[in-house]
Amino acid sequence: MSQRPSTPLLDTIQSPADLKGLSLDALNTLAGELRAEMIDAVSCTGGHLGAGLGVVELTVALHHVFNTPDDQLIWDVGHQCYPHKILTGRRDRIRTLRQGGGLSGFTNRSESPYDPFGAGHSSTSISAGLGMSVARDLGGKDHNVIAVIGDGSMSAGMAYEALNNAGSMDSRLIVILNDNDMSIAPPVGAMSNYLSRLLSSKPWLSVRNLAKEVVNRFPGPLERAAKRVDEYARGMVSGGGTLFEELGFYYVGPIDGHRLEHLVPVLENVRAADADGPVLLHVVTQKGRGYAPAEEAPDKYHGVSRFDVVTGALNKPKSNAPSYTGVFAKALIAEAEADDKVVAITAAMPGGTGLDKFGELFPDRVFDVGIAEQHAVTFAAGLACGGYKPFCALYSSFLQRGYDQLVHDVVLQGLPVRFAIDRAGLVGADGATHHGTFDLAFLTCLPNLVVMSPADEAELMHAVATAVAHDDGPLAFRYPRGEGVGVPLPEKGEVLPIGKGRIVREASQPKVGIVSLGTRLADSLKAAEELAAQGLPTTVADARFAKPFDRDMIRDLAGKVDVLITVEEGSPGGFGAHVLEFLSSEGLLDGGLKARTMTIPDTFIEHDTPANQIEQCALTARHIVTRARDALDTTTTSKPASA
Ligand SMILES: Cc1ncc(C[n+]2csc(CCOP(=O)(O)OP(=O)(O)O)c2C)c(N)n1
Ligand SMILES: CC(=O)[C@@H](O)[C@H](O)COP(=O)(O)O
Ligand SMILES: [Mg+2]
Repeated sequence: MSQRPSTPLLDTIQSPADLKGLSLDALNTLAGELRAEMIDAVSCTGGHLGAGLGVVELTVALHHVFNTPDDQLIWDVGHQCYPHKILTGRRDRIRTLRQGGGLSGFTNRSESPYDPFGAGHSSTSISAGLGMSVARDLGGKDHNVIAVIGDGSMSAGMAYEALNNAGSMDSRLIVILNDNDMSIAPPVGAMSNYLSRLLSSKPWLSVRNLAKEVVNRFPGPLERAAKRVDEYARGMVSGGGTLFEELGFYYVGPIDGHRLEHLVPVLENVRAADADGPVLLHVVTQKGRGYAPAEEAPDKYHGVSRFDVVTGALNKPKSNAPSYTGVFAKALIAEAEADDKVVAITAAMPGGTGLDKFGELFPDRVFDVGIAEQHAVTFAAGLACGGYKPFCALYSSFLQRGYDQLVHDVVLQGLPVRFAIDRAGLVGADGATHHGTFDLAFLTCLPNLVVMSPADEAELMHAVATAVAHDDGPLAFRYPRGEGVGVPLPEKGEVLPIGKGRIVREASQPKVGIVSLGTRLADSLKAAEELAAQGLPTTVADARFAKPFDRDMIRDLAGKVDVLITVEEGSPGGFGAHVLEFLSSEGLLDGGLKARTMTIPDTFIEHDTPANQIEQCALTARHIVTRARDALDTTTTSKPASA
């Protein structure tokens, strides 16, 4: 156990109001203590480390200068909000971060009035902030709205849509661009290159010229009009300014985001300025600031397990089985070695999707498009049009953002894009914003899309091979976060027949049939053993495909059992719903068969360990046994002897 850091000044802070009267020296001391407290807390809980460390001074300055929560402060993504949580009355629970029943790892409206907008997915802050500032104007109020967005998050379409809208409006919105020249991985794209050029071409604002600069930026209404006329006369209005100025923002910066003597006066000026349009303050920070291991390896320390503060060593739980992500990457590499048409796309998650490994071997065949899931999907569609075999590797919850593109640009046109959907199902500590629980529902309703859900890591290899071979339309396969079950892996994946399931445990004269989709198979098999021990012979099928599913197999099983149960780690409206529809439309329920679907319940599941989440969703082997027994106990009509 590490010794808690000494934090005498932080101990006196109950709310941001306590920061108001503090001198710059005191604010600097406070920032040091806040940083130590955050490092210690995350070392106990795990979570997002580097981003929060980079905004310690900015957080202190914002709460010192602005009047939160009346002034609305929005953190994009929300993964950098731990220092904000500590200063806004949640310090006593900071060591419950991301634990069951504890604080969320992101901003959350239901958690605190200091979190005016919930997040988890990136690039929403400018849109939300603009909505809030327009609502303020419409309501005749005059508080400030501040959106803090990172350079990585600035690559997403939503951010540009919001800049485009905000720049043409007169609503006073303060956007702080927190530029640490990092996304999770090094940032990519022309915007990132532009920001680097901007930083190298513009002198940093010094303390002496800060106030002058800001006053120049925000002249009073008359001076403003005169300045505008003058600028037009001199042809300055188009060309010459930063991209943000061209888009209608007042641009201020760049300033050093770790120097409170810079941040405080410039924020005070921005707050006091008489500007009736959006302002963009460009703040330069360092991800992982103040903790050597995180400064040296900002990608590795973006999100961490529990760790030793002194050495920085991460306490990763040991596992004998490989991760699904790792198996996917290996399988795709093997396929790509044999087929030079295989290419891969990631939206700013090269490490998280395993495509970093693919890129080491095939640098010209991997594309990191930045945080831009919508673009990733349509870009893949274009590659498919050009005869390539694109694997679009996205986290399930981030694919939600590319849904129209998936429907309209890929599936409707029958293009052979392969969706490798990682983090499907429950993801644990990231919680409700990051679960991949809706994909089965939103994918299986689409005509002609093949949807696979491998039951273990060997099946995932087969899914990859099947996807490579499936060239006549779109295909998706989903797999969870974390480690596989430890089954032996084949040398190479097998191409599976589309739409065919498999019986993995066959009982003679079964009473119960379990049709498992995906990685609930291991628990389904355990449940079957238990049911058999209780005198209820049970057959277990692995559906393999959610769409098209194996109708013959299910029809056959339905004809043999008293109770048919589908099990999946997905929301209602997915695989089980389609099976039920099939059973009823084929009249297979008319003879007394009891059908039950086991899904994640129709509610958002909060952060916790994956095991607790599965328990909460009643999807363990024990729950499957109970479900089967309950259904049998209410069976009134027995199956005709001929069935
Ligand atoms: C829509 C979406 N795609 C991907 C992610 C995963 N993600 C979380 S933080 C992050 C990097 C954000 O970089 P930046 O905004 O610069 O913040 P920093 O971590 O550098 O402070 C990414 C890719 C996400 N949260 N939301
Ligand atoms: C904030 C964010 O969206 C990512 O950092 C995410 O938490 C990563 O999740 P994994 O740990 O599953 O890669
Ligand atoms: Mg960044």
